[in-house]
Amino acid sequence: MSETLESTVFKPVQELAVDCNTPPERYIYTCSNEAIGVNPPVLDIPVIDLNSLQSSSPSADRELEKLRASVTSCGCFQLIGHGMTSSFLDQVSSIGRDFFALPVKEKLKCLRTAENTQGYGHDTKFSENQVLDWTDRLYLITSPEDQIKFQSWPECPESFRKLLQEYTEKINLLTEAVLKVLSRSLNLKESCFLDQYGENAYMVARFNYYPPSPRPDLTLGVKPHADGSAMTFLIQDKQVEGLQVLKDDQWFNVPNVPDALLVNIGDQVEIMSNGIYKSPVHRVVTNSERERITVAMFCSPNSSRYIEPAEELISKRRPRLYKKVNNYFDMCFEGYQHGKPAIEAAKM
Ligand SMILES: O=C(O)CCC(=O)C(=O)O
Ligand SMILES: [Fe+2]
Repeated sequence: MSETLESTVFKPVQELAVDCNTPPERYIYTCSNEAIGVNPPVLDIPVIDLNSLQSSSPSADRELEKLRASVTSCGCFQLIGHGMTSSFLDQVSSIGRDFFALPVKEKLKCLRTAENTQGYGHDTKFSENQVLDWTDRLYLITSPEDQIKFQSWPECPESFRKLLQEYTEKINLLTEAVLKVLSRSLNLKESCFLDQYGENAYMVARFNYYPPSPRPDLTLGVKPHADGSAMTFLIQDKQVEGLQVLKDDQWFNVPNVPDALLVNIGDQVEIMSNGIYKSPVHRVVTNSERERITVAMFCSPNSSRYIEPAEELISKRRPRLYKKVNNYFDMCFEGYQHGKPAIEAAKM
């Protein structure tokens, strides 16, 4: 599709949501037998303190055990002690909030196209019968440097570029720290996962805007999926919840924990851990009252790097479950739109 055609047909969900009583058919989620929108139980996700994990006190071992239990049971955890102040995280959320509050004409300057998938828009359309998410996004590669396309980055708010680059650096360091503790939590050498992850990480920031939906029982902010990253760091909306995680075939609400970053294990850590840690299936539900804005940072190894299950985690009792893969994050996209788990393709 040409750039001009894409921009003439693009209608932000933010605009659709105004004065709309019934969502257009393409946004109606029909792939599930269970009702959306009923109030599910709250998931008890442990809060993990990175400072404590990195200390040499006896509490570090307890924290490590808590991390292992948390990732094993739900594939995610709430991270505190990550070194970022709450005011800094608020500023990162705010640049997203300020962007989505701009007039449409201004946002369209960052519109993604068929040739450049970075920027403002919604689901890439692969087929006519694909159900669309009730959300608009701003999707930007922030690392490695040679893949950044600043022409897709908003000029407004003015602080956007500096803040997102600062956040990228901090999250990059945090990813390294978390990969080390994840390795330790499986009794591996601290550098085990990090050596595979390598340098020049592939990092993607996704600012998600979920407008109120006229029919939260029929629409989803994000369809069920597992993240294709190694790890995803999510700054939740402080006021409005909506994220749900599937555990034991049941959906659970993910609560907001002040100042915590929600860390989701992605498929690539699942692969490196030979399936001991699993990337959780999650989705986002909508509500009819309030908009919701979140910031997801997807962290993956550079696309040229191959990853595979750590040797130490393969045994007669636990055979190797996944192939050696590279460029996994990009591979996942089409599968997601059709509800096909990408991890299946990586299995032996
Ligand atoms: O907005 C959220 O709460 C989660 C978004 C998400 O799962 C994603 O962007 O992959
Ligand atoms: Fe996700």
